[in-house]
Amino acid sequence: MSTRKAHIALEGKGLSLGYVHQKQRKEILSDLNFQLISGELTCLLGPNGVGKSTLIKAILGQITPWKGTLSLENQPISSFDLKTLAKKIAVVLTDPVFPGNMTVGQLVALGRTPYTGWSGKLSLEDHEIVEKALSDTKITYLKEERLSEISDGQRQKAMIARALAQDGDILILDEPTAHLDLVNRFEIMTLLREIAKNQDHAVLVVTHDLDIALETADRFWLLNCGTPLIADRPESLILNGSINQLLPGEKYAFNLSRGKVEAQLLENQLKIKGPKEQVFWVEKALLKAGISRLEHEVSVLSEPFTIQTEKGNFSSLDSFIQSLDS
Ligand SMILES: Nc1ncnc2c1ncn2[C@@H]1O[C@H](COP(=O)(O)OP(=O)(O)OP(=O)(O)O)[C@@H](O)[C@H]1O
Repeated sequence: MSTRKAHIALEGKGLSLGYVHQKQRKEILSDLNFQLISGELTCLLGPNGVGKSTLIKAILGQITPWKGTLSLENQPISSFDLKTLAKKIAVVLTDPVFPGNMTVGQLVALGRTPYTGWSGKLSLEDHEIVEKALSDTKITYLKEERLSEISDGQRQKAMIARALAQDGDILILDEPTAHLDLVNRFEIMTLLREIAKNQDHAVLVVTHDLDIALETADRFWLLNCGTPLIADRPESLILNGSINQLLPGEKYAFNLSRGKVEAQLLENQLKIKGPKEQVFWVEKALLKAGISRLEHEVSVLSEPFTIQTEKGNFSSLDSFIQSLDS
């Protein structure tokens, strides 16, 4: 267990955020309260357009809150100049644009810009920090590779290494797992978790990847239209049902026992007997095929897989579902 004491790295109180467009004020988020804690991986989740990027812009000083306070180390964020802010908060945005012929090593070295200035001349200490960032993200072997010649997952790790080289206490990432395959999505989120734990950073990740966020995050921030931001452990949000705020309407709900979002079977008229797991997957296939009602009870056997029905036995879901159509 860590002996380091967690502290509030960033705090928002009564924040109201919005844009002015053609002299019209458009409020996006109001009365927002949150605390970003060091040593934790926090995931910010919410539907498209709710204002996640707007909140990130405010944290980065790109837009000024209309109301409320945003503070870093207990001081208003507006009291920090941009260079100091860049040493404290490192950001990885969704679609970064860097020249393809830049090497991974050069990209990571860019993280030292707030310290070196635009001359980019690295001191011995800067070189050591770059090497450590490459090694912490497990991409030292890619140092001389060009960005255009590595995979999306490797490029994302290089972007995280660049942010680490910035050596701030806070790391903010906007959808770092977008475009990645399942294994890379897990790897990136696990890496971010390790960074939060091992380096005592406060890591905030904007994501739509609920499954992986559930596996890795210490805390969720749920944003929804017209309701206050809810911050808690993911497990608490599941247990008290708040997680369903992400799924308005009755069509989908979080299945407590399976730990994932599923289409709701509002009224189960599928009469299926058999082992729980087998029944679950047969039900799922039937619902996907638009079948929510069976005339007669059926039984599922697991070894060998068989569906026993009035019309006979079926050894595959395909043949069973076809028999229902005929
Ligand atoms: N520069 C801008 N000027 C005016 N309105 C804006 C501006 N940027 C964003 N908005 C509006 O603010 C709202 C929130 O947008 P934002 O990008 O913060 O949402 P989001 O939660 O990050 O969405 P997504 O999950 O799709 O990335 C949207 O209605 C959007 O149209």
